[in-house]
Parts: sequence; structure tokens; C-alpha cells
Amino acid sequence: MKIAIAGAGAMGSRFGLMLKQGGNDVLLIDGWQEHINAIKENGLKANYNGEEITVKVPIVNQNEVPTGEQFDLIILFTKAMQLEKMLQDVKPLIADHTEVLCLLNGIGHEDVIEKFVPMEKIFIGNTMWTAGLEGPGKAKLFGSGSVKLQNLGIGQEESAKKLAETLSASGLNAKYSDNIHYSIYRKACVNGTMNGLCTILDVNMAGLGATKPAHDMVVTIVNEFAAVAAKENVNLDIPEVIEHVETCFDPTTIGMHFPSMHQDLIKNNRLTEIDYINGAISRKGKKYGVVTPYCDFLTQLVHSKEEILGAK
Ligand SMILES: NC(=O)C1=CN([C@@H]2O[C@H](COP(=O)(O)OP(=O)(O)OC[C@H]3O[C@@H](n4cnc5c(N)ncnc54)[C@H](OP(=O)(O)O)[C@@H]3O)[C@@H](O)[C@H]2O)C=CC1
Ligand SMILES: CC(C)(CO)C(=O)C(=O)O
Repeated sequence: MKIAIAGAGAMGSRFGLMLKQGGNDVLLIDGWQEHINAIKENGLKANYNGEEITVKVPIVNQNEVPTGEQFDLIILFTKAMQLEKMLQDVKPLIADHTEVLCLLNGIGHEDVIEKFVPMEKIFIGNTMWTAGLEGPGKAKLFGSGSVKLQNLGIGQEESAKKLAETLSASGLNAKYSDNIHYSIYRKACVNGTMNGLCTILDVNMAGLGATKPAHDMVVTIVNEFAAVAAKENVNLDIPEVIEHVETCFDPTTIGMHFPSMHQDLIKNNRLTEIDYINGAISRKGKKYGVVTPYCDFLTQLVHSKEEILGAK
């Protein structure tokens, strides 16, 4: 399959690497020139479950996407605030048959994608895979993960199932979900707890889990997400979601991972996706008349930290 990864940071590199190793024809697309140069010169390097590997994979700057090339699948893996610009840049690659899969963290990305892609070609989902970048062209990939996805367009279930099979054939452990809005809220609970708290406290997920207040904070935040989700007829199984969130604490699986928000703000002084996670719950809470004090406060804390660190 001919696949473009639009946003080849940590996660785009993981998916690009695994899909390439799985025999697909992969093109990475990104905007970070140093990273692009490194991959062009030396290949995509990765510490892959403890083993140092290099994979030769083509990469282009999103400002110079090849005209006349068409892709079967484009996987979106930018940060939420970069999504619209990336879609504008990859527009020439979207043919009538091109399917577009969005696996970004956060809520509501379909509203942006719909401006560029016909509904029947949009697939949305989320992933529990993790990834980090050690520097330009070098990823650190450990642990296991999964993907859930669904079609947005009516009658596209078979295409969504085939898409999940394509990802799974490269080891990405993808499953079709018949209620992706539920899965997205469930995953947003993971990010709404792990990302902001690990960033403010400057710990990985196992470190957060080892603190005494961690469980109570998780319970309160998940309840805020659930109260907002219920207003959209998404009724979360709260005890199950809390248990799922707390699996992230396990140091033998993904607990040693510093969430992507920590990588952005603390490691790289970059702005965060907080407005698309806890911030989205605060905004929706105001709209629906639901109080969300922990999400409000966490959003403010992360924004204050962005200012203090002069994040860009
Ligand atoms: N990392 C993870 O473990 C997980 C992440 N996600 C989600 O996946 C999506 C993509 O996240 P992720 O892959 O972590 O994003 P990254 O920050 O690694 O990459 C996103 C973009 O940021 C820019 N960039 C990244 N690092 C630097 C740097 N040091 N200096 C300059 N530019 C840089 C690049 O684009 P540009 O130059 O154009 O800005 C890159 O395409 C997000 O929605 C995230 O929440 C989901 C699950 C796990
Ligand atoms: C918390 C985690 C690892 C879950 O996959 C994630 O989504 C992130 O780092 O942003």
C-alpha cells in the first residue's frame, strides 16, 4: 500500500517505521528541516525495544510535497495545532480514492479534517502506542500498543476494517471500533490525566502513579470527562476507564514513558495540546453547564508553565 505519514515526529516515525518494515511504500512528510535532513542523510534511526536499527525511508518537507503522486492512505500525526496547516500542505496528495486516518490525541479533529477530505474517506481513531524523539532523525520506541479506528462516512465499515487489517499486518495491533466516540473519550481520559499531571509534576507515568494523591486526581478528572461526555450521549463506564488509565502507571509496560505533553513542554520548550484535551472539556463544560474545576485548573497550570518557560 502507498502510505504517506503527515507529521513524522515521534509517533509518525513509529508508524512509518513499522509500516515500512511491514512492506508498504511509505513517504514521511514533516516540517522540521533538521529532522528531514537527518533522515535523508542517515535514514530513520531508532532504538527499537533496545536494539539500534536504521530504516531507509523517504521524507519530504510539507512545503514541497511531490505533485502528481497519489496515496492510498494518509495517516495524520501532527500536533493538534499543526493539523490544519498540514492538511492544506498535503491537499495535492489527496486523490478521490485516498483514505485519511487521524490518530492525534484530543477531541474534535474531524471538524478540521472535514474541510479538506470527503466524509466517506475520513477515518478517526486513537492509539496507545508510545514514542519519543531523542533528537533529529532518531526515535526511541519501546513497549507495546494498540489502535482503534472507525469510519466517519456512512457505509464505510468494510473499508475501516480493511484499514485496521493493513495496520495490524505491520504489527500495529489495530481494531475496528463500532463506537469510536466512546474510544476517543476513553483515550482522552488517559491524556487528560497523564499528560497534564506528568508535565506539571515533571515525572513519567510510573512516577505519577507512585504518588499517594494520584488515584484521587485520576478519579476526579475522569469524572469530569464523563460528565461532559454524557452530554454528548457518550456514557463512559467510569470504573473501567479509571482502571484503563491506571494501567499507564505500570513500569513494566508503558509507565517509563514521559507523555507527549511532557516531551513538548519540559524537554523541548514547545507549546502543548492542553487546549484540545482538558481545555476542550472546560469549554464543553461551560457550554453544557457542567463544572470541571480540575480540568480548568490543569489547563491554566499548563498555560502558566508554557509562559514561564517561554514555550514556542
Ligand atoms: N508521543 C507519544 O507517545 C504519543 C503521541 N500521541 C499523539 O500523536 C500526535 C503526534 O505526537 P508526537 O509524535 O509525539 O509529536 P512530535 O512533537 O514528536 O512531532 C510533531 C511535530 O512537531 C515538530 N517537532 C517535534 N519535535 C520537534 C523539535 N524538537 N524541534 C522542532 N520541531 C519539532 C515536527 O513538526 P514541525 O516542525 O512542522 O512543527 C513534528 O512533525 C499528537 O496528537 C500526540 O498527542 C498519541 C499517542 C502517544
Ligand atoms: C499517555 C500516552 C502515552 C498514551 O498512549 C499518550 O497518548 C501520550 O504520550 O500523549
